[in-house]
Amino acid sequence: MSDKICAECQEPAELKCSGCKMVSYCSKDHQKKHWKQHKALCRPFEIGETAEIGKCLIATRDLNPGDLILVEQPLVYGPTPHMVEEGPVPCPGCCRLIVGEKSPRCPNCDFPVCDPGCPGLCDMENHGHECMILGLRDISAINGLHDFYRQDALLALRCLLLQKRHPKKYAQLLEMQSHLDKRGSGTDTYNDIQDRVFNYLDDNFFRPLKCMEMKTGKNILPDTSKETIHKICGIIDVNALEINQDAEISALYPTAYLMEHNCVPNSVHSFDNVSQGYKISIRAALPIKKGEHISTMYTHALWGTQARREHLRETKYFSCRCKRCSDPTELGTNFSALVCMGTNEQPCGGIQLPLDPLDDTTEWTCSKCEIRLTNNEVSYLVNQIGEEVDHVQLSSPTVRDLDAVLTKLSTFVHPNHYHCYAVKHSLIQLYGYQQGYMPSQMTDDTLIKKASMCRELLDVTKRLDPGNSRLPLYTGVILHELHLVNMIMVKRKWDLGMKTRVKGILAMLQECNKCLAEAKQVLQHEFTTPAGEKLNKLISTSAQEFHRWIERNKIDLSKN
Ligand SMILES: C[S@@+](CC[C@H](N)C(=O)[O-])C[C@H]1O[C@@H](n2cnc3c(N)ncnc32)[C@H](O)[C@@H]1O
Repeated sequence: MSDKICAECQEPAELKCSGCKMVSYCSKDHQKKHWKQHKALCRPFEIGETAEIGKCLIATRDLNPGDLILVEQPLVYGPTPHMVEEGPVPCPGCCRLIVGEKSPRCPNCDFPVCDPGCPGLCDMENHGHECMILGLRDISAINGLHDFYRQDALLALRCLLLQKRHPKKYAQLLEMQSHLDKRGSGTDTYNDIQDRVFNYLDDNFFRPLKCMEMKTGKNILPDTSKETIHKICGIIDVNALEINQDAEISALYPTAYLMEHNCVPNSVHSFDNVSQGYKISIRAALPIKKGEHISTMYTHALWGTQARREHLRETKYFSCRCKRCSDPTELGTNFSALVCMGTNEQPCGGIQLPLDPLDDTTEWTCSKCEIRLTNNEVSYLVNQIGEEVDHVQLSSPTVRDLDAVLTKLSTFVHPNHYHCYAVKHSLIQLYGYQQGYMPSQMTDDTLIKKASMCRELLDVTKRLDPGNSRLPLYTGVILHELHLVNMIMVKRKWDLGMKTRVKGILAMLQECNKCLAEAKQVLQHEFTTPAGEKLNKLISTSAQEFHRWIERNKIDLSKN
């Protein structure tokens, strides 16, 4: 539609939609009339720029949770550029993990694939295009499989291949921030990219390609320079979004990449699957006021402030100063807090928090006594504890193992500390499922313990991720487990004849109802991941069972 024609009446128009500036109107009246239709297409943001962040997205109108912000297709996607030294590798056609040694091969380039008929192999927007280049190598020289087939270099190659086939997309891609100044010659990152991507592509594929180009006079890939490849790898590392469905895929989006980081993001995004070309949909997760920046999270919500900030510094080259990072208590959760050991091995009952969490050399002070710890002391202790927790978590622990870890942790860290959070989240998924702790075997005390663990976890999760942007699966699991444990307690009392006359029973049933409804809502955008799909199914089965039970027993949940 021309921007000089009114979208409502097709007459000449002078006014523009202030939201997207893409559609024109002859009058305010016609703009109002057209809004119902335009609302779904109107981009509610503009691109701004600040000295600290660079380019960013700024809301041009107030947004409510759930409002659509942006829908777009990626410029390019491919296997997430993880270096794989052993174990499964991604199929270049669909990125699903396969065992390279045992897999069939691509008929043209010989890369291990899930199936020679995998649709992505001949799709020119997928493996099809790169396959022509990968097929130029002399395959007689196979060394180690993981060295020979390097799927971690494919996304960079796909970016390079845009230059002839989609020059506009290529130009958009090269506009993105690469932070080359911090990844220059001599840095570990530079050496890694030089070896893993540039030398690999250049030695194996670009040399035969240049020979072929000389022979045929065709210029297939004009720019394969070292500088461009380093820039592209920087662009991928800084801007690509990871799509973890049933495969490990990374994609670059033309506008979505402009979302800045915040440890309490106000947007949530989801990806369609491969048949929709991995289209991204971004929605408001929290209320966003006109003029506020639209943010996402580049790091892990269940890491403590020190780990998140370090990760962002190392991978995205900035120091986060968001509300959560600036708050020693991490939004009142005490997610990184330690128990103060006091003096003379006599704990004082206080907790240790960083004096200034934005200072990487901060001291930690006690809320009750004079004891101070250095940041190095805290890091050492927390890392030691982390290693122990990981070790237990990875060894198919029993309820008893995890209970023992939790008891040990309580000497050193706050009950909401992220190490405790991880252990408790595993525990609530073992109570009720493990021999000795099956529903009929759990004591009333254990049931009460599980229910309060669920409530504690829920409280922390909601504070850290109020928009359910990053932790919907965690939240969904907690809500479902809380409903399950409540139901076991209710049914026990019910069988003893204590029906809803007993106030506590009705309250527990109301909590179950709330948990199931909330879990459904929290997981509404989680249908494209296998874990999300499974949990969604489980929750809808549980909800059906719950409501059948309520009906059968003629219970009025709305009673006070
Ligand atoms: C995916 S890009 C976002 C677009 C980028 N601002 C630009 O101008 O192209 C990520 C980069 O943006 C900057 N950035 C994003 N969030 C930030 C934040 N909260 N504070 C400071 N810099 C941030 C960092 O330079 C980061 O490496």
